Amino acid sequence: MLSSKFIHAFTRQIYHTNLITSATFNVIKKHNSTHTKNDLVLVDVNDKTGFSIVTLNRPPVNSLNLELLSAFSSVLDDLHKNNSRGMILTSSSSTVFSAGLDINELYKPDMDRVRKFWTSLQDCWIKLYGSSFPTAAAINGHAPAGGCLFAMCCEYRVMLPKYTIGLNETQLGIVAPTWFMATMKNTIPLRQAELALTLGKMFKTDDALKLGLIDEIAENKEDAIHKCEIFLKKYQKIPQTARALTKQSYRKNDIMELENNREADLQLFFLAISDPRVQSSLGKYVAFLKLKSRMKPILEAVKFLKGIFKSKKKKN
Ligand SMILES: CC/C=C\CC/C=C/CC(=O)SCCNC(=O)CCNC(=O)[C@H](O)C(C)(C)COP(=O)(O)OP(=O)(O)OC[C@H]1O[C@@H](n2cnc3c(N)ncnc32)[C@H](O)[C@@H]1OP(=O)(O)O
Repeated sequence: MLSSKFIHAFTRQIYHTNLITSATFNVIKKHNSTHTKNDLVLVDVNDKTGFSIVTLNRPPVNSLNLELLSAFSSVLDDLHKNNSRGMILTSSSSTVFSAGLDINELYKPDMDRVRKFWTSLQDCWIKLYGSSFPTAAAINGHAPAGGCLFAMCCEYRVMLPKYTIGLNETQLGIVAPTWFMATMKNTIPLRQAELALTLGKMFKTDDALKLGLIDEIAENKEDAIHKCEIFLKKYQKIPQTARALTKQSYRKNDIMELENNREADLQLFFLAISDPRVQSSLGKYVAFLKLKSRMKPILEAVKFLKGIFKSKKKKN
């Protein structure tokens, strides 16, 4: 049975897809420009296609903190209100799509802030996974954990070579929430999802394609966006309401599960971050990331010297 909340959402959806006139959309087209949400999320509406390119813009790695999530949530609201023709999600970084949740929000958290943080993450997932407009991800860099989640929420994924994607939570000693798992189950075969989740496996681009975790590989960001546009254009001939309601029916059980249990989900999250073992794992992970970052110049120098050594050996 559908909850009254969900039936409401569906009715609202029919209202939006049917009754918001093309005039509303033209207003956006006319003022076509790059909008910003505190610069953390950039929105660029393409005049010709009506598609919005939404760029996560929190250097260096687009880790999802409260401010970024709030800005993204508000962008999703705007796209919905403006009856967007389609959204392409990407990143301003040249190597990272999103590093997932900002570990600093989870490690020794301020309880008031972390409540807002988790609620914002829930909001973003509900709005993105259940969006009335079609969505595609141009994954132009690594997409661990929350980065993979947002990419999987989209209906189509195009990724650049030699990066990694996956839900790696178990490797950090934490459990991905059931709605993260549901999103993966909706993307790749069940058995593969179970293995990927329990192993916390990160897939290289080629393997992600074989698995169906992504749909295409692109040469560069521009090509990825172009491929996403080709995907979104396929929907231009499909009546909007039929498309939107089909997508939402397909995903409704997962969405209702969280909608109906948001507070319980929040309490579970509180329980997890209050566990000293989880805090200890997170503390070690923060230290590891910082060390790795500091070691980078040394590792790059070693790589460089190895290259010189190899080419000299070849000449001899
Ligand atoms: C208890 C909780 C219960 C339930 C929640 C469960 C849900 C969790 C979902 C998540 O999303 S958890 C987050 C998981 N994310 C990761 O494991 C990714 C970690 N990061 C990386 O693997 C790499 O940074 C990268 C592959 C994304 C990029 O590599 P690279 O380009 O080489 O950058 P650096 O590693 O040098 O990092 C630069 C800079 O950014 C900091 N940083 C990286 N990731 C995060 C992050 N997720 N949160 C906060 N900060 C992050 C890193 O420490 C460096 O900072 P410096 O100040 O040291 O330079």
